[in-house]
Amino acid sequence: MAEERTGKRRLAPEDIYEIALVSDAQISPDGQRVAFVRTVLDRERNDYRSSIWLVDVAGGEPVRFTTADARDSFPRWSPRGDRLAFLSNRSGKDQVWLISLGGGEAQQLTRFPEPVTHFAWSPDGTTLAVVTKAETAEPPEKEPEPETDVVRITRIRYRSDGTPGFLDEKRSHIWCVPVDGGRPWQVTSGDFDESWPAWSPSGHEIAFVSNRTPDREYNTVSEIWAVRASGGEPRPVATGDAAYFFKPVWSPDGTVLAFTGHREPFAGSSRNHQLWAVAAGGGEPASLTSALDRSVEDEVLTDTAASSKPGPIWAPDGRWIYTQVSDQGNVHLYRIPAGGGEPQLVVGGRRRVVDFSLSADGSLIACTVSEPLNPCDVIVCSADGSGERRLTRVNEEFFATVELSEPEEVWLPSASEDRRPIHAWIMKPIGFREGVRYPLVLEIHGGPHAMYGNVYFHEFQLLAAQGYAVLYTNPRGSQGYGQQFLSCTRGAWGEADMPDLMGAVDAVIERGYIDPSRLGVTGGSYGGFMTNWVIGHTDRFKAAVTQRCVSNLASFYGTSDIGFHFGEHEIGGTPWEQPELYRRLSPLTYAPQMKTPLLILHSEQDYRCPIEQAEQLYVWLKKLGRTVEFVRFPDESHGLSRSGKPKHRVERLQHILRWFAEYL
Ligand SMILES: CSCC[C@H](NC=O)C(=O)N[C@@H](CC(C)C)C(=O)N[C@@H](Cc1ccccc1)C(=O)O
Repeated sequence: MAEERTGKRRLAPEDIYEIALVSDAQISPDGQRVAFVRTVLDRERNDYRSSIWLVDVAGGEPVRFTTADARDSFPRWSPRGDRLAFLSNRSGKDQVWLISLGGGEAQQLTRFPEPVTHFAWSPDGTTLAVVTKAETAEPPEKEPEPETDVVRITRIRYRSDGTPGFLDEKRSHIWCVPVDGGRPWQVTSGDFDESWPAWSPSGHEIAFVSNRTPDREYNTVSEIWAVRASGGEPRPVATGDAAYFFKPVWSPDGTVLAFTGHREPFAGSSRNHQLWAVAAGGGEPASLTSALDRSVEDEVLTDTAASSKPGPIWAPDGRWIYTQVSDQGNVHLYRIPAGGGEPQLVVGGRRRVVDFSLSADGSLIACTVSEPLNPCDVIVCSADGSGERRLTRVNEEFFATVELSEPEEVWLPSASEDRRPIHAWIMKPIGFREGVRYPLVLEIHGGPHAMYGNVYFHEFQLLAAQGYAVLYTNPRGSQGYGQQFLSCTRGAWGEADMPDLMGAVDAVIERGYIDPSRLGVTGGSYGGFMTNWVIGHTDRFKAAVTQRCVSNLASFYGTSDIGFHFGEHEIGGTPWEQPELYRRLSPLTYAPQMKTPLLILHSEQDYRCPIEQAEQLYVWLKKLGRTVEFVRFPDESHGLSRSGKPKHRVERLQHILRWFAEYL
């Protein structure tokens, strides 16, 4: 028994309650301390709690800095480093709160009637630029009673996965809020949604992201604009129908704006995001990373992380721009020469740099990192990556008590004609013994343009703890291997990537410790599409679990929050232009061939892959007399496995284990 050999127990679904998540490591301007967010799952309340913590860069125990029983997030240092602003839901909705480093209670700064979603300090520390949908700065004395609960829909985009679900007519705008008293003022207005405010170094202007094209309801354009901080008409910086730009940041001398993105809005995540620079006055943006052939966004998937919103950061001398780069299952920190030239790796290794920040003089960097056997910790290093030190050991005690399986990173030949090597990870079951043959679960990621990688994945560890070998791969269509690889699945969902998956399965079987008659398969979203696709095209799998899946591309087009543009680009036309293609690429078409016992897991409020996708598959297979079961999660969205109610997350994991225990 593994337990006897190691003195450690096996991981269990409920262990998600034992794992604390740290994120958003923000180093103080003087480089002395790091503020970060610590998130825990609250079993009693079936909810999440998060607080701001501080740790000295010189070392020592981290201390809890905000103490409310709430969700505190997004800590940002004032330019002088004497206080922190952060978001908190203590008053009901997320608002900005301020806390002095000298001591004392946090004070509520904003009281908008709608949540604040993002903010940025002005360079002089007097004002915050705040993003909210609020139309006034103060809540009404009494919330008006809605006249009806009937929803009238006139726009093509009328719902969005997650909170709030159905979209209202309100728009996200930028407000300025004086930090030490005074009335907030609205900076932008109109029928546009603004985000990501970035102050110019002089404090006179705010750059932001918006779609101000006339056809914005139907396109996916994302432009960079700038507006005077006092308000007025915004001016275009990097705009137009070919703009898919995000996360603007000013050079220290205010002459250049850098941002991320690409020039093919409908292609969305199927194109590498590059780092761009444009004259702050506007003009033609130039890519600084076109030769890199990688995305400068974090494209890695996991079920164990708290979200943070890192964007590029300029070094204070203006020579470099720091950015994440997704590369072959890792997310690294690079610095890109602002004037063009070779990107330099700063924080590398088999891991994901989840977020990062720089001290005011640019000499120190703080990052949150995630590794295969450690979900998250805060590290600090010098500007070139040297002298790295770990400042937290958040889950060290817990992981000392459970046995984990170390993923083996391998390249396995595809079963396609080109036999292309596919990047993959194999986890041996806990308690592995030579000479024994084990069941194997193939995990398929979503996107399709995301990637698995060198991060902790609770679901995978749990399967290994239950005695399964686990195989996860980055087949064609995945991020991290260059644009050509990324584009392979366009108009070829399932057809292009299934041979990669099957080649990897065969290569693992050849290692001799897998029982080929006990293969399982699972995946979520596009991974659910692929699970359906695979069992419609082979009977080699003995059990399958399809999660938040797509089964019918034609109905996905009209029901998903992104169906009308994502589906159209990915498939290559509309259902009425390409009915045969939609039929050919829909897993439901192959339902009569599906024989594998299938568990369907789906959230009822999933607006990304609406539950009708699961319902169709369930009824077709039931009518065909197949072994199929349907588990519905009420009040959950597409993000159930990562951000759902903790109890539902545990139940989801239990259902997966139950199904494989019964049929595999
Ligand atoms: C708003 S455009 C991005 C769409 C995104 N694709 C990324 O490549 C996406 O939502 N893909 C879905 C499948 C699609 C609805 C058919 C998907 O597979 N999602 C995955 C991966 C993912 C996770 C978190 C954020 C983005 C993608 C999933 O939910 O696990």
